[in-house]
Amino acid sequence: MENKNLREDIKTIIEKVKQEILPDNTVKIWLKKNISKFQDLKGNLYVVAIGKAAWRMAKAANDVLRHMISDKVIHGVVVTKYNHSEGNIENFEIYEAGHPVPDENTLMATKRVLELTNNLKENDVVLFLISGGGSALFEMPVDGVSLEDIQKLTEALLKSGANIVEINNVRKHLSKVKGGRFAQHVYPAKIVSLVLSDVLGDRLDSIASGPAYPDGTTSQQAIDVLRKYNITVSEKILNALAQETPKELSNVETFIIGSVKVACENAEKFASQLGYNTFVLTTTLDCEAKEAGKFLASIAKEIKNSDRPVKKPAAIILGGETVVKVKGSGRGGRNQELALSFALAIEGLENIVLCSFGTDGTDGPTDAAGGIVDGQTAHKIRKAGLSPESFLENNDSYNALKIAGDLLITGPTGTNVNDLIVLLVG
Ligand SMILES: Nc1ncnc2c1ncn2[C@@H]1O[C@H](COP(=O)(O)OP(=O)(O)O)[C@@H](O)[C@H]1O
Ligand SMILES: O=C(O)[C@@H](CO)OP(=O)(O)O
Ligand SMILES: [Mg+2]
Repeated sequence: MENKNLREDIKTIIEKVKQEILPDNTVKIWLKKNISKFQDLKGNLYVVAIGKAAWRMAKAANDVLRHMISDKVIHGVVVTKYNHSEGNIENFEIYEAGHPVPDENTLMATKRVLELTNNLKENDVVLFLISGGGSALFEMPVDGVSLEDIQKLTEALLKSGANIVEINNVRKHLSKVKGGRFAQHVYPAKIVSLVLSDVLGDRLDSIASGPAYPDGTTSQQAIDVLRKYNITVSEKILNALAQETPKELSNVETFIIGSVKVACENAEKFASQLGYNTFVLTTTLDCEAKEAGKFLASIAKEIKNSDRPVKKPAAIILGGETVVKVKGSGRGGRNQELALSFALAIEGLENIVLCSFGTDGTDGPTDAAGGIVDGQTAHKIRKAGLSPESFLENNDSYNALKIAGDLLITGPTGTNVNDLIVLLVG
């Protein structure tokens, strides 16, 4: 099959998956099934939605709750990333704030959530809608630690090559709302969490840094993360890190309503409908982005030459979250970097196309969601008189793919279930 057809197919698959993984339906289905939790409520109902999918989760929840428990008063707050709100939601205050590094608006919105959920009674319930991005969007540093401290440390951790479990381990120990501390704040009220997972293995204490989940990590482990990645911090941060997070919580109930596995299963379904032999290679890809790109190129060649491990036309599907040790001064993200590295390793080969897609619609600090590349990608960059290798070296995958015309641009998608990679070999 020609590159052109493979490209069309990959775009179709990604577009269809994007629709399927919106949280709207899953939130509605869950609430309708579990409405008894809220119908018999003697106290008040508060809805708090944090993360990149917060707006859509809150909208879906409000649509159901307004009809099914119209006798109850609902107060709600949404805290989402800039440009991720899609308008007003009745009964809700909506805030936008900084991501992946928190800012003043993060603190302002979080303060508002803490005020609204202060002094709750045993009969009150907080419906907590959690999605990835929550760590940056929902934050109140512990006493003695400033916003600037958190910003600097977050920046260092994000560039270090540490994975999200490690990063959030540190964040949790410096926060008044992470690592189960938000659940302590609303106690004795109950907190029912619906979680859209963007962390590999669906670790509930890591997704958005687990504000309402017992923390499975320790202060010592947080300090070890800083050592492992050679990040030095002040004495006051070390002191704050030494305060343990709660390891048990009696007022929480938690339910996962979506994850990258669902994205992979949908990609498999849609690829299969288009006539591809499908193979989900992993839903927990977590190595360096560059390495993943190279490895996938070797798989593409194996299929092209020997029809192994799947016969052509083949669709190989992966889900996960790679990491990037950012050493250069360029712009990019882990999906774009994986795609560029793959493109270099299959340069000149026909009938191979790969798409690496950050399902939230923004890959790294760029306006691209990822890249769609083939054997011509590196060639197009060379034709412009530039070196694709140098772009990769400088972590400048965004500009490399831009020159090749191979960026995937979707805008914020309203969901966030980590990264999806689809490789087609025709
Ligand atoms: N120039 C770059 N090239 C590749 N990756 C980068 C670059 N700059 C930042 N990153 C990566 O982008 C990540 C943050 O991107 P983002 O898409 O917001 O992550 P997430 O969707 O998980 O929140 C950081 O972990 C960092 O490793
Ligand atoms: O908020 C967070 O801690 C992470 C994981 O849930 O999300 P993101 O990588 O999108 O910032
Ligand atoms: Mg992430």
